[in-house]
Amino acid sequence: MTLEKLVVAVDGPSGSGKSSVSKEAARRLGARYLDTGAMYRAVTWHCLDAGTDLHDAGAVAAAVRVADLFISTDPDHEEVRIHGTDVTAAIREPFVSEAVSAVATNLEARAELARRQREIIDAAGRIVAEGRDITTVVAPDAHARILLTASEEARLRRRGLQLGGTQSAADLQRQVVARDAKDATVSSFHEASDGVATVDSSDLDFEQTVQAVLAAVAAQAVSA
Ligand SMILES: Nc1ncnc2c1ncn2[C@@H]1O[C@H](COP(=O)(O)OP(=O)(O)O)[C@@H](O)[C@H]1O
Ligand SMILES: Nc1ccn([C@H]2C[C@H](O)[C@@H](COP(=O)(O)OP(=O)(O)O)O2)c(=O)n1
Repeated sequence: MTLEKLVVAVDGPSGSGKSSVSKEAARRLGARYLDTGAMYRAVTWHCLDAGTDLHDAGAVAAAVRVADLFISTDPDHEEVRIHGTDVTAAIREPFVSEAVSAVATNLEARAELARRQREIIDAAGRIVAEGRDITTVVAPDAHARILLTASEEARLRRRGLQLGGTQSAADLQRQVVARDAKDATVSSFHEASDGVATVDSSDLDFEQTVQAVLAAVAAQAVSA
């Protein structure tokens, strides 16, 4: 059964649990895992490192086109490299979270990253891919499509805990709510499109959320 092809697409706002829940769902489904947000983050890290002007849309698009980007799809091994530099940890830093919308709102950059994401998904066989436009643009024909949501309060609380209480309320607001508002100008991830199942994790703990996602996969994908 685990040999059958299975593509699961998960979208949702920042802090809804997309990455952690999708990764665990992938393990239990015997599937690969693709964190598309990490690709946007890696390109952003590189632009900052190389001194590329993030306000210059042409320069950002060019940087994405030539980006030598590697992302692991092993749910048990997180690794992201750009132009040979391991940025696995660096891309999670708040300075990247605060700058990443410049890449995410660049339509040429999006088209190029979506193209690469489709290649990775096609090559994987079984995969859970998560981001903001996976259910709608990157893999609208996925076997299962899920919008993972949570209240703003839950998302801010989770991100604060995840970052070890190092961020002020204003910092978190910028990194979660203000960023989502910018990202929502180019992707639709606050409401489920037709055929996409919604899982609201506001009142669910992590394990309950994983179970709800797996139930949604089983309901949509007969081959799961
Ligand atoms: N249902 C849940 N209940 C409580 N905490 C959760 C839940 N889902 C995820 N988390 C935690 O919230 C934090 C943010 O989750 P993450 O997967 O990084 O979200 P996203 O990828 O959507 O930004 C992580 O520390 C994660 O362990
Ligand atoms: N498919 C995707 C994935 C991420 N993005 C954007 C949205 C976010 O601002 C950044 C980083 O995404 P990421 O999923 O790592 O962000 P969070 O962990 O949810 O805060 O990239 C996107 O526009 N499309």
